[in-house]
Amino acid sequence: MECCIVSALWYVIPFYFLISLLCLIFGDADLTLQWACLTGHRPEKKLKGLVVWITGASSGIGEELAYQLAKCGSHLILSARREDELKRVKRTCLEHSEIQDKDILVLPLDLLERASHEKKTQTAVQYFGHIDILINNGGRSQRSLFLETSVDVYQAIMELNFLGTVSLTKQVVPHMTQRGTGSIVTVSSGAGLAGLPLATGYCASKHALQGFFNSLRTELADYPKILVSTVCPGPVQSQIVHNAFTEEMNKSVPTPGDQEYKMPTSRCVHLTLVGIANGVKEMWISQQPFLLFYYVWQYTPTIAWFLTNMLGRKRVKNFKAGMDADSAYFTKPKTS
Ligand SMILES: NC(=O)c1ccc[n+]([C@@H]2O[C@H](COP(=O)([O-])OP(=O)(O)OC[C@H]3O[C@@H](n4cnc5c(N)ncnc54)[C@H](O)[C@@H]3O)[C@@H](O)[C@H]2O)c1
Repeated sequence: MECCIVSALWYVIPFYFLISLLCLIFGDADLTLQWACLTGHRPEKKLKGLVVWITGASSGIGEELAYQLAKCGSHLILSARREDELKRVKRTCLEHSEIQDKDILVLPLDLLERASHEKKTQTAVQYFGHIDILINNGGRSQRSLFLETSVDVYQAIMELNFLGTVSLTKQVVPHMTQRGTGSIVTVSSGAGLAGLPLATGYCASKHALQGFFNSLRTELADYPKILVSTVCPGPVQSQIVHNAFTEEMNKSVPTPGDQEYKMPTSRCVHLTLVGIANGVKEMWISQQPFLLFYYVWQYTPTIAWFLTNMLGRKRVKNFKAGMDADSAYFTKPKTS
């Protein structure tokens, strides 16, 4: 009997490693998330009827989260600064799903206005009675060299991406601990796992979020039904480059470049919702070679530093030449 088990393991273990390796090389998510996709709960079953608050819901990933969650039958609180854009997103949600007007609350919110977050949270809780999931998605990236970037820009990035997120989370978590259930999901980034030239401040803000939420998760260990999850996407189609900070406040990116080579927003959001539905605590979502790159950063940092220097030099060189830094990583640089 023992002999049979040992010989079976001889076949099972290499098979398991082979499958993992193939998923790792050809997949667009980390192995835990891919496993959840194959065998886990469907978002439309798990998220139906839940109250989900999305920040940064007026464009990109946040807007797509609203559409897919509406199709799942979730009840939504849509927040960003521009009310007209949020109303547009609400209308589209209603046109393409079965939820009703009363199931979506448009709640304009500026992450930088921290003094308003308590009142906004009260409004959301009064409207729906509770909040099941907070998706901290609002944020801005950066395209500028450290040597040319004003410290004001670093302050603004941390105020928005880090402190704005912490401030809203601080208002929402007490409602969840009181009920003993809920999810705090934060859209971090691959830049929260790895270094990224031209984005020193953005990287710092996302690393800060990773550290913050990894620590908060442990502080909330006495609440096993509260999920604290971070989402780390690689490049995804959105307005992120158009809206990025540059070396000076109020100066926009001169050559945002073509976004089409990036992961479709719908795929990133689908994987995120699978992760939420299955309680995945950290999700890596990216096309190759970026996904492999995150594994290298996690497990063999010395090799990662070497690779980052190699690719980063090219990125910085292209940026200095006035070309789009993103699309110039592996392909011929595009200037339009
Ligand atoms: N697109 C990518 O390649 C990518 C990759 C990794 C992580 N992310 C993260 O995804 C999140 C969403 O970005 P996106 O790619 O959809 O970009 P986007 O620019 O299309 O959307 C950003 C959203 O944040 C909102 N926002 C900005 N400043 C705000 C403020 N002061 N108060 C409230 N809302 C504010 C915007 O209005 C918008 O709705 C960000 O946190 C970003 O860092 C994006």
